Amino acid sequence: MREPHVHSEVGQLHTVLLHRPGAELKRLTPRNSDQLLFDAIPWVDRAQEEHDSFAKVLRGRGVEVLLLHELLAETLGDSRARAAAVLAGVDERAVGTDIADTLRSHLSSVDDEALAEILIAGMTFEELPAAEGASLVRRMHHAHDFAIPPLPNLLFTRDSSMWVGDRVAVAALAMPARRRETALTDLLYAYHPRFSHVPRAYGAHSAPVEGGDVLLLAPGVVAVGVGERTTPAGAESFARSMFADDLAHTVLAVPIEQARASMHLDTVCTMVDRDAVVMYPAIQDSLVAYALRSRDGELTVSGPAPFLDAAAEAMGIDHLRVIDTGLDPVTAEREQWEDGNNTLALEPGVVVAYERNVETNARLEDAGIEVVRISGSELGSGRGGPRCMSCPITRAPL
Ligand SMILES: NC(=O)NCCC[C@H](N)C(=O)O
Repeated sequence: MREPHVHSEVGQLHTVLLHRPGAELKRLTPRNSDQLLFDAIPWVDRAQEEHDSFAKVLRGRGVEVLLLHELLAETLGDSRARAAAVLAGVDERAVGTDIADTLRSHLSSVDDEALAEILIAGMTFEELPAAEGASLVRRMHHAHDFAIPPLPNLLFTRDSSMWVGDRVAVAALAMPARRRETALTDLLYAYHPRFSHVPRAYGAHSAPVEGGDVLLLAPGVVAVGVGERTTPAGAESFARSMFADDLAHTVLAVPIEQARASMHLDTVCTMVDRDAVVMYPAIQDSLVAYALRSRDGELTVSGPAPFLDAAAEAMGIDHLRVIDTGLDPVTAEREQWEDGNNTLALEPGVVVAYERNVETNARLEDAGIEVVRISGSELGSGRGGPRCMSCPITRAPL
């Protein structure tokens, strides 16, 4: 077992955390999918097949794949984790005191695997255990309303935690539909025997920073997208914590459009080689960055400057290459929406990408990048690609 450490986006991938989607996706309906941050209703069996193929591709390249559901069930074997999980799973303000009591005693009585399943897939009012006495809450809620909401976005393990150096940061997630992911991820890193000794970076209860916004451009250089999810306060306090722990010398805060299509920085830009990114062409000339550094313990902010220049300067290279996808604006927009720019590097110059983004993938190959294609027609319905669906835990140093 290799010790966790991640210093870059592209060092050879050794260990990664994925979540195989399950019953939580079966909760999605046309009525709740907007709120649960999905753009379509996935065909769950096919999504699982696609995810299994993704995991197989990674294992085939020698990557150790950890599955969140399994780790969570193992974590719940610790009685402290179990008690915290039961508390975090029940929102008394949402269900009232009586149902909260019923739920807590039910959750405490089921085995570790069943508890993990409920925490991930949620529970509807009709699935609640029977209880004595009158309950307005039970009578007025629809049978299919959620007493414990499901977590379909757990699939996107990139966002709920991120590793920088040998530390893990549990993200403070911005959207209500994802906030409970923080509690589960937090438990996993606090109590799973594999991780309980690991030092933390940043804080799960700080201003919002999501892993999809955090790109480790080079050892010591971190880019943080600021937009729909990560706030300016999140980026600033994340930078302070990076400097305090000596994990970075420069943090680049990168404003991105507050829009669904560009919810995270990694939806428009990911690294494909030591000195190269694939980027949505429409933003290539307009993306800027503020450079944050620490001088004598004081935070300094410079810029904004063009992102590519600021990044190259901080990385100590002449030029950060952008793979020229040369796409017409309509194709570029279509493939960006389908996560064409959201690649996962297996090593420098080798990336996993959705097969459907035919044009972007062809341009990457023209530029000498090896593209390992996976299908994601169902997985992509939550708007996330290979990078969003993976949280690297160990990468080889560059
Ligand atoms: N890093 C990413 O871009 N993750 C994709 C997250 C998709 C999820 N449905 C969300 O809206 O948060």
